[in-house]
Amino acid sequence: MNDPIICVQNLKRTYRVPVRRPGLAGAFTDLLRPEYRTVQAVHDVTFDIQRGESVAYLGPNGAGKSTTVRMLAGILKPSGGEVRVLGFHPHSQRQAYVRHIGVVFGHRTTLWFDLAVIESLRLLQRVYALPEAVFQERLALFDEVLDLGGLLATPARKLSLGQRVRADLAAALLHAPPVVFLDEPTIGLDVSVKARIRAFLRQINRDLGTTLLLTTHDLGDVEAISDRVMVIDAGQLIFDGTARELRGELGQGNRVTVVAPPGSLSALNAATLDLGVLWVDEGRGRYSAVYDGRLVRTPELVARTLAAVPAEDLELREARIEDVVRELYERGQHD
Ligand SMILES: Nc1ncnc2c1ncn2[C@@H]1O[C@H](COP(=O)(O)OP(=O)(O)OP(=O)(O)O)[C@@H](O)[C@H]1O
Repeated sequence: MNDPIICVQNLKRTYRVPVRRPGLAGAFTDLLRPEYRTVQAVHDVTFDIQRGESVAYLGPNGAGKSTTVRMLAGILKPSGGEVRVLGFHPHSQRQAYVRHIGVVFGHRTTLWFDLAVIESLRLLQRVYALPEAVFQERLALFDEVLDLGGLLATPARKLSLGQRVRADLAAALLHAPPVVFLDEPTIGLDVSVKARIRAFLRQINRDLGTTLLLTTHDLGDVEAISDRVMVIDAGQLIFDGTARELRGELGQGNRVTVVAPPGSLSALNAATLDLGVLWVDEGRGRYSAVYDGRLVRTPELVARTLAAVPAEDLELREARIEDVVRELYERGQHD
């Protein structure tokens, strides 16, 4: 698999924002002599995405995720660097380009507000010149996976958030685009709608080979939908790898717990001391140790533990992805 469908090279985007001066006098001065400062939203970002990948784009608030997605979707013009998607320059070739992509914003709808959902879909059918049989087939798929049937006659403005996002997904995917960008598609949704949307996105990625790039704050989305994770902070990419590698990136927080006879603490500590692993007696025959997965090989730790005590049970817990991402952000702030 070496067929980059999305190529981003040294991408930059700045915004010019007016400086607000305090007080009434300040407001007048702002009107007469406006001053601006430059916000560097995306600093210098480079990545490739292969056809068929499903990539989560994470970062704290204000990191530059939406700005990147809007440049990829052709809505915003880069201030520097280059973006190519399916061979298009998204912004300068926007008219031809948008027929080949799908875009979903969790925050706002792309449906016509006053039209019933089915009428919006019919309009899009005409825009994309979809034959009736293909249209009906896709509608049936959306109904099956997104439970869209009951919503079709309702105007977009009357839909709940969860219903609206499901209808938006259908609209974005009606023409079966090979690439779909999603900006916080599960924001504010309840658990069952989230699960449905995650399953749907995973299905189109696996079955149709649709390339996905999604921004999210919900790490459940990452585990359910994406194979690869990119983390951006302060406009720069600080991590690019698999979710598994992300967990291993910091390694801290891996935990081993063992159930063994009372008084096993010293035997456990003696067995793993030279690995730098110290055990804690949690009571009722449970002993646990937290270790750094980069420094200590889990199989060796397990072998030594089992050789040291007659264990009844042994449990391993990898570092939680939430903790790793938080640590990455915190590390970014101190660098
Ligand atoms: N239209 C705009 N005008 C001025 N500044 C903007 C504009 N849009 C974004 N910014 C600024 O650019 C930076 C990056 O914003 P962006 O929305 O891309 O971040 P984000 O990672 O998507 O954040 P969030 O998770 O909060 O949605 C922030 O400092 C933000 O204030």
